[in-house]
Amino acid sequence: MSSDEELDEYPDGTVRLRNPNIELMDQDILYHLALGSESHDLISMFGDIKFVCMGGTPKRMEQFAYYIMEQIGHKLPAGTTLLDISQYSYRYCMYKVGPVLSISHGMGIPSVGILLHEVIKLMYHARVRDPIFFRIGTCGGIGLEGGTVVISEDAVDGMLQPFLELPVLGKLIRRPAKLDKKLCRELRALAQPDDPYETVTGRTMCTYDFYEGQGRLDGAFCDFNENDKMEYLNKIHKSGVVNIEMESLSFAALTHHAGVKSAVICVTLMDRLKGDQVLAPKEVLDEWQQRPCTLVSRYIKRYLSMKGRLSLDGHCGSMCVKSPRRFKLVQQESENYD
Ligand SMILES: O=P(O)(O)O[C@@H]1C[C@H](O)[C@@H](CO)O1
Ligand SMILES: O=c1cc[nH]c(=O)[nH]1
Repeated sequence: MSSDEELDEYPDGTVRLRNPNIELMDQDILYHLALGSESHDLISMFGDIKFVCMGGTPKRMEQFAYYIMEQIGHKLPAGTTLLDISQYSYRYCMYKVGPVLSISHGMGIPSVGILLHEVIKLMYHARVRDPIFFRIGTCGGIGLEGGTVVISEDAVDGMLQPFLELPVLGKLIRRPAKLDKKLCRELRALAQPDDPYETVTGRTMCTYDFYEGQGRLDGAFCDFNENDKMEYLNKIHKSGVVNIEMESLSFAALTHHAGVKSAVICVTLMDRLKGDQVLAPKEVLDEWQQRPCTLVSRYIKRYLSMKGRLSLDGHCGSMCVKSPRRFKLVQQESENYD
């Protein structure tokens, strides 16, 4: 068995860490989440998590938290609102809605990578079983019009390499950027014929830059021309790339390395074969960004209803009823940060 195929979780489904140092430490401070294994009761706070949803901006992920709350019928105790659990990290936002975590990851591989280290450790400390991670993002389409939903089959870097390369102790390590194929198919099957937009699957290119790295002519610097750009975009399109964004490589590589199932669902903001600038009006962009959220919500609702945790009227039963324990936790969470 290669190290890549080793058992990545304990038999009960809890996340296994590929780092023997963590369990020898007195405490583990998840610095960028403003949480710690000793300062917080991570099992009570997060032990019931099943879905971890991430996206670039704090606003999108706050809106997703309220949206999924309504979709699964999660009720907050009277007089309380959703709390940004990581607000005092001043880095990422994090909301918990029953079995769903909604977290912003910022822009680019370094930002999402740091977050994934800490969220994967959070899953471990909280003894979460078989979590599923989603990235809900935006991207540029290749041969796809704006507003198209793309579910990534796999991720490649700007050189079309299917792995994340990271210098560690002066050596380049490579981690395969693999996404869960079955999850990708299941998500595709949840697209509905009457959705007023297309939902497709394909290869996603992940770059280290929005401008030169994605072959844009409109950055502060540009050392190539329109022909060079089109030649490159046509070449990557031929190799199966249907969209370009900036986090999928790390998201796929780190979740795969942790043995966590994951999927990347992005909406295209424009067809890069037709232009570089984001020209759609703000209201249109807002509506487009809702589309990957709708697909992920359908998946979560289907999962919860199959597990008998969502009644037909959409209400989430066992995890979300007014529980005195949960109420205490909401209070505790607020108190921790007062
Ligand atoms: O999830 P988001 O919308 O942040 O994803 C893409 C990739 C970069 O982070 C950003 C560039 O505009 O959008
Ligand atoms: O073109 C785009 C649009 C959104 N995000 C990207 O990384 N690229």
